[in-house]
Amino acid sequence: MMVRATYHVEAEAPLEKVAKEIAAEQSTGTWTDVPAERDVHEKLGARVVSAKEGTVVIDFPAEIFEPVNVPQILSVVAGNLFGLGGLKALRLEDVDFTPLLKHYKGPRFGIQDVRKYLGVYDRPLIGTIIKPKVGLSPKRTAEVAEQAALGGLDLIKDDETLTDQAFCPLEERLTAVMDKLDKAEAVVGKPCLYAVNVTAGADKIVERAERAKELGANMIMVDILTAGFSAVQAINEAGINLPIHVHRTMHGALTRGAFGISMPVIAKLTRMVGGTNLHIGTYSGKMERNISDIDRSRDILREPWNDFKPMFPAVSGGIYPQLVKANLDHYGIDCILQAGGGIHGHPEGTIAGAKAMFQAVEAWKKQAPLPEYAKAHHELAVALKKWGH
Ligand SMILES: O=C(O)[C@@](O)(COP(=O)(O)O)[C@H](O)[C@H](O)COP(=O)(O)O
Ligand SMILES: [Mg+2]
Repeated sequence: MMVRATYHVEAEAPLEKVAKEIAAEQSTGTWTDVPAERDVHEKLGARVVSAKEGTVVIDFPAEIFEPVNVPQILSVVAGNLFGLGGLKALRLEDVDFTPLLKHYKGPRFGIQDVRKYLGVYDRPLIGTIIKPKVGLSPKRTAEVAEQAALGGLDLIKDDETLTDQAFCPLEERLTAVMDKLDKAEAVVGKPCLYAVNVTAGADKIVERAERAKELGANMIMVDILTAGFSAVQAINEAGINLPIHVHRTMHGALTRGAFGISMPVIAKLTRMVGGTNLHIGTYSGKMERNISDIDRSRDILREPWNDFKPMFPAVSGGIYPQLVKANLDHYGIDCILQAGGGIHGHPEGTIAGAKAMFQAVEAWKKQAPLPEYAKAHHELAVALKKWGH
């Protein structure tokens, strides 16, 4: 069985020649022939399937991989090749992991599990990010979270840079937030998820996730590219049994340039190691976008694949009520609309900001033009006045 990798390649030399160099470098070869290589090439040598019009397809024998070792898998399909001379561009566009999938369990919690926990079935989830992203005390963080939950939101997450800093210790923050969410649930009649960011070094991350579980967390968050895919895998293998919100901070260094790894590949690996939600970009928002990569990543997270549970795409980055339609027209309801500034920046505060997002979703469901719908919905009208339409 072969693991097939597809690359976009631009080089000075003929593509066929460059493809052979990449296949050699990433399997059993190097820049010159080594006699002993002939003995292992037959079994482990990568083969160039095709090299034309900037696309290089290479088959790697499944035996070259340690199946459950994502760091090793990446070292093969996305390792030294990026450093080879004479290249103008090299991007790993796709990998067919089929021969390795039997070694992965995928998400422990998928779209339906999260919907069941929240009791929300007929609309997108609406979430927020604690803002300002860092600097608040545990007490202030919990107050912001309480407002968000009283606004009816489904998910509150720490920001990607907030972990266990001295100004906001994780355990104190988590306990304070969960206490406020319990109180808010009594008022609004539905639970709210809090994705506490347990991102830490390899020596600590599983222990930190276990501690979060002990303290009553109902979701955890991991910055998968800075912590590593295997961190999410280890948390799931440890049986902590919590849904995992996956942030992709640092992705731009990989996904945006001439040299890198596409977001669809990152989405596949995230579903394999067991994320529940993953940031994959917006069709309209503050971040740069590659529409075809968002389309592919969206489908990779949600469509049937190896009996893995489907994941929620997190639609985040400069989201506010006016951008709801532009995103839901492409995502439909199986996504999480996440707004930080777009909720906490509402002139009348977090609860009003949350309500304005709900009103924008209702308008989308009713296909009502936003300015029209705002005439009967105050919070939305205020948002339109502040951020324009
Ligand atoms: O820090 C931020 O910018 C956010 O919290 C959004 O805040 P706002 O809602 O205030 O913009 C998220 O980290 C980005 O969405 C990440 O980008 P992506 O989702 O593209 O990975
Ligand atoms: Mg953020």
